[in-house]
Amino acid sequence: MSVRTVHVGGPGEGYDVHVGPGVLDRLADHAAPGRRVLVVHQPGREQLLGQVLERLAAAGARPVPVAVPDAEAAKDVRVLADLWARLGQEGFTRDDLVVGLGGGATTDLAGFVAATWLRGVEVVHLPTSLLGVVDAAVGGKTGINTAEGKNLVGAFHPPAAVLCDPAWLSTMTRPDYASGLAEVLKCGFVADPRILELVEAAPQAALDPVAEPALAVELVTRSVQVKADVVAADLRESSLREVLNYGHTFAHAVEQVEDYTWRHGDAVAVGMVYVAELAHRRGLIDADLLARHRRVLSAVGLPTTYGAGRWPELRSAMGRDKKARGATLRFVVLEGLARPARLEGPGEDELRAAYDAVA
Ligand SMILES: NC(=O)c1ccc[n+]([C@@H]2O[C@H](COP(=O)([O-])OP(=O)(O)OC[C@H]3O[C@@H](n4cnc5c(N)ncnc54)[C@H](O)[C@@H]3O)[C@@H](O)[C@H]2O)c1
Ligand SMILES: O=C(O)C(=O)C[C@@H](O)[C@H](O)[C@H](O)COP(=O)(O)O
Ligand SMILES: [Zn+2]
Repeated sequence: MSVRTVHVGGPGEGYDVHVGPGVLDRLADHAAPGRRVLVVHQPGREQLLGQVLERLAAAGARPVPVAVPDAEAAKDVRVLADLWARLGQEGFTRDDLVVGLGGGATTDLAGFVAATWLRGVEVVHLPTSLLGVVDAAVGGKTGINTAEGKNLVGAFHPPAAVLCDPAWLSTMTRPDYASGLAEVLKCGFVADPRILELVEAAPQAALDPVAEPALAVELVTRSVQVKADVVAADLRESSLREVLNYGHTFAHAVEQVEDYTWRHGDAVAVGMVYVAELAHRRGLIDADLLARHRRVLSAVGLPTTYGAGRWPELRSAMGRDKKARGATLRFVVLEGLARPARLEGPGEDELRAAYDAVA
């Protein structure tokens, strides 16, 4: 298997996402002698952490490894404050580096600490989850949660590079891998229908990166390409970038209401069915495209329903979505396959009817 590289354009020269065996060797490009490197790592990734520290030390850099809590517990202001304290104690200056090693929660946190330390130091991401490599580590959105909602504090801070060896994904649990497939399928619905065809043709293969490495890399690079094309044109989400938020208005509300016990991709799966219902009820998409959402998501074991009885809490959380303007909710919907559009200010009855259809 060869290394596949997707270039992400943007401010300055942009950066590369390298996916393939042996890509960790490229970390040396960012490890000048004497450079301090804060390695923000997720618990459970110790074997890779050892290799990272070895590579950095061999290049003469000065690694400072810091473990953070697993999953969403990492995206907390107290964890962030501990990292800031450590950077201060270790004397990190503007030419030093942060490395994010783990799933999307860890790279979101690592990216944000890099964005805020001395108003911005370089960050390199080493995503170890499918969701991380296809989405979270790419594109420069970084941030943490607050008690009031998901990702409410953050910054746009693109990485200097993203490196992922597909072998790192081999230890993922099936449900975590499926959660990443939700973002892969999102890219299929909003921009690249070939992704949907590949998963529909072989859903079990799409869930198994060990048995089907070529399919895994094809799905990863197609998804990264979708994201790269969008963020190169609109890093700061002035308009186009919102398409990457397909399904997320409802998804983030579910995550918050469920106190982050739901996987992000699981929530996105239900969220995509929710907006497909909204779009269908408005006559924007036909029954076939609506059914295709449920079919392909279910085929890889993702949820397409969410328990009844939580509407008031969900509705209130959706009001804090970043796409909202004042009291007006704005949804990314489809008006056909790979034809994203906006649905602004739907009525309360429409919002509720779509909820009833997924409940
Ligand atoms: N910044 C962005 O553009 C962006 C995009 C999408 C999602 N996100 C964020 O990313 C997060 C979701 O990412 P995620 O699903 O990677 O979450 P995560 O980091 O919580 O990882 C999910 C689980 O997978 C485990 N894991 C990670 N790598 C593993 C490996 N190699 N082997 C075994 N287990 C492994 C983790 O320990 C964790 O328990 C959310 O916080 C979401 O908001 C950000
Ligand atoms: O990169 C983007 O833009 C996205 O919206 C990708 C999403 O998959 C991701 O979950 C993102 O973190 C959501 O951003 P938010 O601005 O709604 O918090
Ligand atoms: Zn997402």
